[in-house]
Amino acid sequence: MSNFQEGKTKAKSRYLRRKKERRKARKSAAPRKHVDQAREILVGSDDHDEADGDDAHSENDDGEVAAEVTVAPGTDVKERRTSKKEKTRDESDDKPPRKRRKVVDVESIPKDTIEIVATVDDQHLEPSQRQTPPQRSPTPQAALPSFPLPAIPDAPSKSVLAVQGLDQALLGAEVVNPAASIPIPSEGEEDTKSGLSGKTRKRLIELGITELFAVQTALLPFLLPKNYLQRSLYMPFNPPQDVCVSAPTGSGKTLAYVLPIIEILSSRIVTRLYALVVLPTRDLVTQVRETFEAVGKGRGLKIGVATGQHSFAHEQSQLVADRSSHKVDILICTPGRLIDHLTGTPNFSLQHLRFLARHIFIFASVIDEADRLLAQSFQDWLAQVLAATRPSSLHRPEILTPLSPHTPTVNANDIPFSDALAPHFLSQWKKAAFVADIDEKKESSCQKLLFSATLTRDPGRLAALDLRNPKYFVVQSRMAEDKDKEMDVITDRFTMPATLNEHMIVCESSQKPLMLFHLVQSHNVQNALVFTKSSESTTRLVRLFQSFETARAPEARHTVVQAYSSDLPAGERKGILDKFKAQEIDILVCSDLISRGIDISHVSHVVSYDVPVDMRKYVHRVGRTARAGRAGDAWTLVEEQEVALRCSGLEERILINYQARYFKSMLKASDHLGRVKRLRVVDKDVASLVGPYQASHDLWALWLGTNSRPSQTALQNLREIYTR
Ligand SMILES: Nc1ncnc2c1ncn2[C@@H]1O[C@H](COP(=O)(O)OP(=O)(O)OP(=O)(O)O)[C@@H](O)[C@H]1O
Repeated sequence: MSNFQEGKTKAKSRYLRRKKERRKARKSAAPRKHVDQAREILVGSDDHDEADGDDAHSENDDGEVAAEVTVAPGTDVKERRTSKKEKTRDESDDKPPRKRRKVVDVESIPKDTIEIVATVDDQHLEPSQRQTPPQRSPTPQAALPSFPLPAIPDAPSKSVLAVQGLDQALLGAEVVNPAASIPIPSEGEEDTKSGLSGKTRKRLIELGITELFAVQTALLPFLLPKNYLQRSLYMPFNPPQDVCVSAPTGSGKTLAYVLPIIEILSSRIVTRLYALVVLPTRDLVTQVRETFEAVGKGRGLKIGVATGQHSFAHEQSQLVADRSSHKVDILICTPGRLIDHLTGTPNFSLQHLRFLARHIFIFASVIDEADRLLAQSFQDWLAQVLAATRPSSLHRPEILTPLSPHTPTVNANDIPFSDALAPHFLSQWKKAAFVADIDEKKESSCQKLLFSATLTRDPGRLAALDLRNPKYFVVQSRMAEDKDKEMDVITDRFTMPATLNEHMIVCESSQKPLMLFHLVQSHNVQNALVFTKSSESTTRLVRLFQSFETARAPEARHTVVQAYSSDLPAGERKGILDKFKAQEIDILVCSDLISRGIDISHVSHVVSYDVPVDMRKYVHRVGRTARAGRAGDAWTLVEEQEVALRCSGLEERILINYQARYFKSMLKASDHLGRVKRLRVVDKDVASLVGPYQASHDLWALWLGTNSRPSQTALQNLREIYTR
């Protein structure tokens, strides 16, 4: 230090003097005398530039911020100089002296006398993470404004998140109270609400339908407006709005589109293909055709089906008469067969379509096995169907553009009459009058009607439907006071029929058949559908059931159990369904093939023998009961598995219920867990069934050829089953 001070310039002396004065003045003013003393020892009074930074912190040569240390008075501090990067100063240099640093051996300072005010790393931390500096001045707290503590805002509620990015039309959906209904006035009476004609009302009453269900009360006035112009077959300048409906299973969605279609088409003069209903399975096609035929009886409408059950040539002859006319007004079909006709049947045209209805499977995930193969090669069937409802170009081509390379082309000149073309197709007719650019654009009058119990809210999928100004209807009960309760369809909740009771039984996997037998015996499960995960499981369970019945009561009437799966030919399946409807079969064991849309009124129980893979499957399965306001029970058997754990020679057997956890979390995610009650079955409940169950197991093993030493009873039972 002394070396450095020896050759002081005038400026330097002046500077040091002023500095001394400043320090003196401060010392006399500040109560922190001991702190400054310590600083002086630490930093050195001669070369410390206080003008720029005072006592906040000092900066080292690398630009880092050094820790400021306060030391209690009287502390013996060992002084040391840093040798690193120390530079000799040019004595004649006029510039203010560079800051130099003295480093204290902090280790040598007693711990309790040191306070760390700020560390280098602290500078990079978030304010909330920094160490709070000690109070240095006795400034009263109230004098300073207090900063609010940083806080993480509350996460947005599920319903707020759910509406992000949703289609506005879906947000503005009309919510329909499930309890709403309108009585149907008889033919002579005035009808102000439903919009149905006297003839249709008479027919409904003949069928025993005396009131409209909730979904119908909303849909009918919308699709059958009082203004008859809006009921026209062609509305090229004012095309109708598309409709999306989400309503619980068994709530009457089929009639909600069958009735308006019949009403509007009844005014047609020439038969053309005006309505197309696309369904995923043949069984459903048959079911919906029966509804159309029943309601449309006496109205002169021609109804056709295309499912691939008959030869292609036969179907072609049923659909198209000659080059300009169709033989059906309403076609009910599966998607694969529809594409076959679009691409392979001459003059099969969708230009006159007034209604395109799709029930349940907006995004058909279950498709009849026979149709699945076709469907795979026609993934974009909907796009093809929609394209066929519109002319392919605004300009008039010589030849009507084919839909695909396989479509037979039609020479526009061959079309004899302009009325064989829909208004928006007229420009394609060669003999058409002069078409000017100022002509108002004509649009297809096709109105899309989409119905589902599990309507998607996925914007991407909805966009693929190419909906025109869609109107949404959602049938669900809403508690007005529950502000956070958005529409079920938005929050991925599912509305279940109010008359449905749901239960689950958690049991070991080996006990599942026993639990099913217990349900059948003690809860009188009859008229039941039992769902398994595959066709093989279906067959196996039916065999086991039959052997159980034989072992339980060889002489008594057995519960009639039948398998229903896609392995069976279509004709046989229909026969089985008819028998089940006629109550000749008590329990139908089936795969998910039947879970969607099938309407069998007397089904009082649904058992999910294997847990459904997702919530939509669950909704459709349990929805086969409790239909049209009737009561129904749904049971789900949830497996827990026993596993052996070996530890230090000890073996412990524990039950793992991961399936129960999965099932519960699935229900919880849809806000549905509270509705499914757990049924506990104890040993005492099934004691009387264990014997026959064991015997049926022996029998089953015998059947499989794995029982090498069968008992006499098992052999006798097997003989009986075979003879039966
Ligand atoms: N207004 C009504 N009055 C009496 N019964 C009705 C009425 N509307 C429909 N039904 C009956 O209710 C049952 C269920 O109807 P439907 O099959 O249309 O239900 P859904 O809503 O389509 O069910 P899912 O979603 O399972 O296909 C049918 O048996 C049908 O005949």
